[in-house]
Amino acid sequence: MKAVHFGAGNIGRGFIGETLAANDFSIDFVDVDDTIISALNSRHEYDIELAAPSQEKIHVENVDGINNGKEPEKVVAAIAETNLVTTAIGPKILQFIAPLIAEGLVARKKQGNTQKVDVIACENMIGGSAHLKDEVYKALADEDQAFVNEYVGFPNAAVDRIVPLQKHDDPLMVSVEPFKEWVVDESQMANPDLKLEGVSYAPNLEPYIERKLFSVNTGHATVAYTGKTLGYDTIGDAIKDERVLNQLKGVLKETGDLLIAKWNFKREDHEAYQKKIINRFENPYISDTIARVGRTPIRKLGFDERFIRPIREAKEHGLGYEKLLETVGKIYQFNVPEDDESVKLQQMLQDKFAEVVTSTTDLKDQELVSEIAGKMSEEFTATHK
Ligand SMILES: NC(=O)C1=CN([C@@H]2O[C@H](COP(=O)(O)OP(=O)(O)OC[C@H]3O[C@@H](n4cnc5c(N)ncnc54)[C@H](O)[C@@H]3O)[C@@H](O)[C@H]2O)C=CC1
Ligand SMILES: O=P(O)(O)OC[C@H]1O[C@](O)(CO)[C@@H](O)[C@@H]1O
Repeated sequence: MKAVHFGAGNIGRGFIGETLAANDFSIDFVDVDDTIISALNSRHEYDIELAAPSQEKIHVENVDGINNGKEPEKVVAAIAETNLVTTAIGPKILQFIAPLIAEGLVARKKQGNTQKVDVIACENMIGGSAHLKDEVYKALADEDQAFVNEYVGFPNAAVDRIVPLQKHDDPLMVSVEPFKEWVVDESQMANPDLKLEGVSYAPNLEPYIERKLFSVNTGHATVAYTGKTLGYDTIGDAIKDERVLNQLKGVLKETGDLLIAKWNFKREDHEAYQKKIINRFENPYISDTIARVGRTPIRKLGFDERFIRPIREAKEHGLGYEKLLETVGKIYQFNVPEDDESVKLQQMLQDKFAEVVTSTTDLKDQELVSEIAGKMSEEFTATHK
């Protein structure tokens, strides 16, 4: 069996690669990172290490790399013959790889390959594969859409495993937490006969993806944004602070009440699920930065994302969402110079402050306006600590 996987990063190598290899797939990893692609092509194997006392190693072999920026034709050829396509590349990148996936699917048509194939986006987002499908269809001519309709599935999926940023001499080595969960929406599969061991298949993914996103991801982000306002740099240090832990528990209580009301999860089971998540965040064998977990704050503030959606839905259900609101307030203070979205968000706020200064003072001197706006922003941040 063959798989083409887009994104040879942390979760790509650290979870999707492990699962595919354990199911005897050979894997073509597609990425733009030359160091990773070269290492994959020279060694064709890599190791995963469990972030646990055992430090158990998992060996992954039969892997190759393709740089889609330099060798797009190789990606097309690989998709033409593959049994499965997966991605773990980032929600915002899906639109950029979609045209290449479309070309690969058209190549299947040209070769007369009518073996059904699924394309699974393993991203932290609701409806990831459906979004990728929309982007792929934008790049398909009408006559090719008919082929893709018949032979290609885009089942949504939820993937759960914490894989922090990696710091090893070996560029392929990846340290991961022991916990892992990958759920695929079976009802959306083109080839339901191809089931992977280690993956669960659900008739309706919605309860699973919402439970995961609004517990693991809302919770983790809460630790990051609360910790950041208190001056911490790592998740491990932040969660030791009672104020952060209490904020996390408060947020999980609100999302938990919503999930229980919406999906009928048993309260006792859900509380056990939440406890496990808190333990995962506290794992002393993982060193995870607040910058990574809080990355791309504008995306995380999105309408269907981990804060705004549970807030909207809690309101609709007449449930509490105060702790979620408090955390959203903290997102707007997330100031990480190496994160483009954080910089943009801070700039947007600065512009708004300047607008208020101009309209209240009638000042025309822009230098003075931005000096006052700068002070306002400092005060704003200070009062939210
Ligand atoms: N790290 C984690 O714990 C988890 C991550 N995810 C999701 O998986 C996705 C990837 O996350 P990570 O693995 O953490 O990120 P990462 O940054 O480690 O990996 C992303 C990879 O995509 C590559 N890439 C970026 N743009 C590309 C392009 N245009 N073409 C080809 N390759 C490109 C990068 O070079 C990188 O190797 C995200 O959507 C994330 O939400 C989901 C569950 C767990
Ligand atoms: O990948 P995103 O959407 O930026 O979110 C980061 C979150 O995803 C994870 O990497 C895995 O769910 C968490 O560790 C972290 O909370």
